[in-house]
Amino acid sequence: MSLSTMIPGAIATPRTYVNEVLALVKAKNPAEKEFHQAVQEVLESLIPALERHPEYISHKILERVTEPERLLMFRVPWFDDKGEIQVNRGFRIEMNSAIGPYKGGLRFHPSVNLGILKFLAFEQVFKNSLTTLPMGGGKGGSDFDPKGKSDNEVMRFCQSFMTELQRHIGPDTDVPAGDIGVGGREIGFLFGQYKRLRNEFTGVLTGKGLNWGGSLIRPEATGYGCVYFAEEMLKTVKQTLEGKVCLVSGSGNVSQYTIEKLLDLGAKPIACSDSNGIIHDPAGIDREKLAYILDLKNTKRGRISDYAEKFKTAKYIPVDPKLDHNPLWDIKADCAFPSATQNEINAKDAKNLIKNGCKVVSEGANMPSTLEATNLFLEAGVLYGPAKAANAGGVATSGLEMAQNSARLAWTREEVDHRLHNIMIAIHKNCFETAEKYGKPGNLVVGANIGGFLKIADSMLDQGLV
Ligand SMILES: NC(=O)C1=CN([C@@H]2O[C@H](COP(=O)(O)OP(=O)(O)OC[C@H]3O[C@@H](n4cnc5c(N)ncnc54)[C@H](OP(=O)(O)O)[C@@H]3O)[C@@H](O)[C@H]2O)C=CC1
Ligand SMILES: O=C(O)CCC(=O)C(=O)O
Repeated sequence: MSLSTMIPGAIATPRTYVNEVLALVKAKNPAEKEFHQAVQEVLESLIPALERHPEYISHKILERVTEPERLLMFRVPWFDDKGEIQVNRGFRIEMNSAIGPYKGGLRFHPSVNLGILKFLAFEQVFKNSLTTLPMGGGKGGSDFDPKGKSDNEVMRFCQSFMTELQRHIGPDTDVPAGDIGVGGREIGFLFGQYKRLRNEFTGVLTGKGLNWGGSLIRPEATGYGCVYFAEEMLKTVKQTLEGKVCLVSGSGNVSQYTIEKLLDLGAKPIACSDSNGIIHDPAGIDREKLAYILDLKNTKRGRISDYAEKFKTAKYIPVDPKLDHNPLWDIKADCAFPSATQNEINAKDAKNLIKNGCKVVSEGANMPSTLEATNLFLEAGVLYGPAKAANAGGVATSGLEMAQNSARLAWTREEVDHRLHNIMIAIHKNCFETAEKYGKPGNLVVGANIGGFLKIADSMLDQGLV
């Protein structure tokens, strides 16, 4: 007997079903507002798919995809440089393994909590599905703040974090990587401790160093991919990035390689930021200035305000917490690449971007636009690349790192970049065609959510009640 013949009872309409599941998610996960937001955006855009597939309703697929398969929360004690004990909280959300081992980054930032990681893990499930590669979705991290800590403190924290996490992960089970506050240094310390405790050298993490199993292009991949996605969106209106003036928020991993690829394609990035402020450089951030940012952020671990001291063409705008908008998004530009954090573009920011003639928004960060901002972009006909599609190049290249590790070989830079580029083209095509097929032409939010969801839902149906 197939599972579908085992399900009794009447089936709710798609709209009623979505409302019921949303209410359930809010009731079961109170105070997790970012998780509610991510779930609402996805579920509401799935209605056209539910209309064609009532079996997803009768099999309670939405109740199941919004509930993590496993949720780990643990104590992370460590000694600081003064010999004092510090205690942080560690998390890993193993959200969905329908199409492969859990895969997704680790975030170390004081704002980290369960709701933020659940939104990230939920988004990751559909993003990973879009990559065309066999990866489930997960996310993890800690409220530990690497900023201002010595290398030794970061190492002791990472070793303590991995001492617990290693019980739950493995190259065929759950493969973490970096995210905010977790770069090459942290992945190194985490990998070293995993290897020590497990006595095995496997591809249990991605974003590894090139000498010990890392893939060329992984550091560049999220930023490059986000620009490739913007290029694909522009192709649909027969335009290119050549000469386009661009805003990039953040100045970390994703921002740095977004700026690099924009320069490769002849665009003109004129602004970036960190959590303290913005630099606006109307003369353009060229390769020399980008090299300065990389050294400032990755080696000196300094603040972006130093850029305006060094380059007199730039103005520094400190963050003003009293403002109801971000002045970065009020700078006149053709394209915006939000690459810092969630909800960094609110409705007022979206209105400012639209008013100033911005025609492209390609999201490097996860969920950088509020629901209101997203709807404003869609209504205004902005070429809007939602995060789970536009920034999927990072995790896709992690998938390529896993493939190289399994095969015990290493591809060239050109090979990996070529595969990344083709994956981004395929993701855009999938989103674009799915949006058309489900009656929402040009709406890549609908395209990405339905495109990512169908593979997950069908795999869950194939695997019985999981
Ligand atoms: N790394 C990856 O491969 C991927 C990352 N992403 C997403 O991209 C975004 C950036 O990640 P990544 O570049 O790796 O992280 P990094 O830690 O390398 O850089 C983060 C940047 O964003 C700024 N930032 C972080 N939090 C805030 C905040 N609350 N307000 C203002 N600015 C903030 C940081 O400023 P400061 O230094 O002052 O904190 C820094 O400039 C995140 O949303 C992440 O989830 C998505 C896909 C893959
Ligand atoms: O490379 C990975 O596994 C994780 C990337 C990530 O965290 C993300 O896509 O948000």
